[in-house]
Amino acid sequence: MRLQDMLFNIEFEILQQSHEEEITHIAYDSRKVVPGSLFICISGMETDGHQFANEAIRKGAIALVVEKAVPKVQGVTMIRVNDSRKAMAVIAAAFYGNPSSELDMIGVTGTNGKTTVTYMLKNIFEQARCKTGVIGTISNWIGEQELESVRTTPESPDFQLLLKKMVQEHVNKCIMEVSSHSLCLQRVYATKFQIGIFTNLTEDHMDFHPTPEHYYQSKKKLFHMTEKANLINIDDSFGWRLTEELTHSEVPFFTYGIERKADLKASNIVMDYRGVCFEVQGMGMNNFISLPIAGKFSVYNALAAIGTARIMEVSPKEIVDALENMGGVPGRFQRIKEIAEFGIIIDYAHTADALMNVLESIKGFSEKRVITVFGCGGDRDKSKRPKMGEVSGKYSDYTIITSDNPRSENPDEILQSIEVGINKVHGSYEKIENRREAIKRAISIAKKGDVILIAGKGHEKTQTVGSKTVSFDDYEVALEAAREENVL
Ligand SMILES: CC(=O)N[C@H]1[C@@H](OP(=O)(O)OP(=O)(O)OC[C@H]2O[C@@H](n3ccc(=O)[nH]c3=O)[C@H](O)[C@@H]2O)O[C@H](CO)[C@@H](O)[C@@H]1O[C@H](C)C(=O)N[C@@H](C)C(=O)N[C@H](CCC(=O)O)C(=O)O
Ligand SMILES: Nc1ncnc2c1ncn2[C@@H]1O[C@H](COP(=O)(O)OP(=O)(O)OP(=O)(O)O)[C@@H](O)[C@H]1O
Ligand SMILES: N[C@H](CCC[C@H](N)C(=O)O)C(=O)O
Ligand SMILES: [Mg+2]
Repeated sequence: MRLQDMLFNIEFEILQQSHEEEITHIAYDSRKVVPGSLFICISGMETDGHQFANEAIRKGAIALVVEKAVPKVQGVTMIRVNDSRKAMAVIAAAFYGNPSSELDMIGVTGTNGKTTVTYMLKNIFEQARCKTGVIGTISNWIGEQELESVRTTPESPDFQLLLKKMVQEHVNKCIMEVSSHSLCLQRVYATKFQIGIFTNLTEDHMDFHPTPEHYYQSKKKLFHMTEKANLINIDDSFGWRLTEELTHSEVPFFTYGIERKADLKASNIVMDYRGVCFEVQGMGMNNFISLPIAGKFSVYNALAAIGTARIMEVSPKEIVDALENMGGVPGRFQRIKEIAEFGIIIDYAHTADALMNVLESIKGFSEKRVITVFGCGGDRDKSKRPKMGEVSGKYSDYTIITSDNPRSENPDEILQSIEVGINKVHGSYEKIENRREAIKRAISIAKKGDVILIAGKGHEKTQTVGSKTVSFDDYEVALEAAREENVL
């Protein structure tokens, strides 16, 4: 395919043209260039992709997309565009045959709940005998085939290639998490969505977004990319605002909630540590559901999944059957069932709001103390550290502050900023930087009837300290510690 023919609706200027026109691969990273590649130069936040153009050419790139002319390169086509990332998304969609137009694309955005909603929808659509694809934080799925996920929402060439594979494998519904980074960095530009889901918006990623408003505006983009309908959590204040701003949109929206008037509403909620039961009404539903995933927030996630399935005309019976029989989502309110003496829950809460929701739910059923073990990731939003400390100090009886993925940061400094929050509310705590030791300590002090929450890493199988990534799985580490303490 000729490069010029892939640049639909993109203004461009041909700076130089070579006779070699058959692009066989798209690369945005010089380290991944193979002969026949188009290399797209991205001006990033860490480095400038234009610097790697020569390396890419040495490796066999035959064309460049640039935002500024790269001097002294010969024998390759060079095309200038205003925004390389946008052009890359358009090129990738064209190169892989616009796969999104052959799939029912469902995009889920929001601070918390995206992964859970996609897993619920996977179960529902499979119950309705649709071949399903999933793109998100834990793994990508093409039907039964599980593929490794590097990012919640992949960069556009990786994303479009994945969609093409789904089309080839006769997938019919693609359910994907659409992160705010991806909307901001044009990873899903040039993609057609049927349905957009808004779960909620609380504070996160303030290292990337200059303001909460910028975070909201990034998420909002998804709701202008949909063709069939949008589905919005009306109990969330940003969700409420979104409904007001979409009033005149050509694409209809539906609302869900527990507190406010909504198209799809849950009531009579009863919870324990095994799950949550509720009644659901609206959008053709009038059912009682017993969901084997605990927490009030799970009701919101279920409503998002139910509303989407109804828009896609799945029957209420299939929806109820799928939700009632689903296994949990890895690392999301996951109980270690092997331990009977006290409760241990592994959860991916890595924002103050998520931690508060999980702890509130645990408080609702725990008989005795709640002991929380958590830390915060390095090279990520620093402002959430004291806030998470405050929440843990307030809602737990005892906290063990530890490391999450410190990455390039000094672990002790991360722990100290969490401590500031706990001290603000006079919470009881200790600090144990080593996560394995922290989990062991929690298990050694737990008594009958207590609940230990191990938060922040959920399904993750590794821990990154400095530049080293080692195997680490909260679930396995907790089991090992329980064995040592003779409580297994
Ligand atoms: C903040 C963010 O998303 N940054 C992403 C972004 O980085 P960037 O724009 O700063 O790029 P850069 O590192 O400066 O590099 C510029 C260009 O030079 C290229 N390069 C660089 C080095 C080299 O030797 N050769 C080369 O060609 C790079 O491939 C890139 O094209 O583009 C890079 C290339 O795709 C990504 O690797 C990088 O993801 C970083 C590593 C990341 O951690 N992202 C996370 C925060 C993220 O995206 N998270 C979201 C949401 C998570 C959630 O809450 O669920 C996600 O969707 O996963
Ligand atoms: N609807 C919800 N409202 C508030 N908190 C939630 C909700 N659903 C899940 N959580 C909390 O957020 C954590 C992450 O959930 P999930 O992985 O489904 O969200 P996500 O949006 O995919 O997160 P990420 O942005 O990290 O991919 C859960 O472990 C739980 O603590
Ligand atoms: N998707 C989130 C996950 C955070 C999980 C936490 N364990 C961490 O490593 O910070 C992020 O990249 O910000
Ligand atoms: Mg996720």
